[in-house]
Amino acid sequence: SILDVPETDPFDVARQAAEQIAEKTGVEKHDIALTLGSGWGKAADLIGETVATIPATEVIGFRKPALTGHVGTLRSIALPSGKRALVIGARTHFYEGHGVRHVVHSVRTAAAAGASVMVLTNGAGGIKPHWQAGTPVLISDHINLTASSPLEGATFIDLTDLYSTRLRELAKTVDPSLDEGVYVQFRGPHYETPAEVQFAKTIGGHIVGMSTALEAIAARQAGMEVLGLSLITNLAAGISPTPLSHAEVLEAGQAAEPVISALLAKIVGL
Ligand SMILES: Nc1nc2[nH]c(I)nc2c(=O)[nH]1
Repeated sequence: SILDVPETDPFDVARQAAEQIAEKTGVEKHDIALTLGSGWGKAADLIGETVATIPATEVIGFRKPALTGHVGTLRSIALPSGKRALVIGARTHFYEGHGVRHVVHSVRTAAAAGASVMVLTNGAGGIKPHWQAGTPVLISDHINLTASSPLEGATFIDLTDLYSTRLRELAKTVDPSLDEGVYVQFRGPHYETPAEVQFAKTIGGHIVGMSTALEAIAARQAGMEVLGLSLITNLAAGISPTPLSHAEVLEAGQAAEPVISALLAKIVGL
């Protein structure tokens, strides 16, 4: 795709994508953008009224996920506050091997569409043993083990308070019981070995996943405020003596969906 051409400026492609979104949705500016990872999909229906839904493949720079084949969508939602939300249902994972520009294109597009807040959600493995499957956790910081960056050239940007303290405090006014954790992004697509989970724990990680960190860096580069939330769908490898069955993981995730989607809707509505 056009993003694979080295001379292409990814920010130009993001601007073109934002123009196409404005044209196709009829919404000139979006104030907040959300990427809904596994378990968070229902939030889109709860945060407000969907004004338009467009197939992501109709917008420049978005890819059709080869393996799953399902075309992701981009949804424009009118929030009760009058603000506009752009829900990105077309996340590209780093492990798909299309390069980091594709991983962060949706974030850059959201910024070009006007969004000043980027909500990044995901399904992940938990290292804290008391986190049951189905627990939502605020991301307080990340450790990027992908050995990659979305930044190109001498773009030295500061990442302190990357996961906005203000937005985390706001989230806690909705649910004071929300815990926090440091998210570790592995390349994947394999899950971690028990030894790798212990390594992640030793270096200060609490959550293991395969997304989010690269997207958050790009969001900061675009000047957006970031809120990150993980749904702990399973205890990371080796943490639980009796590993959850896949069925239990799916069940826990499905049971949590309405709860965490309502939580996210309340936070977005603030
Ligand atoms: N890396 C990693 N990603 C995940 N995504 C989900 I859902 N569970 C996991 C996990 O245990 N490890």
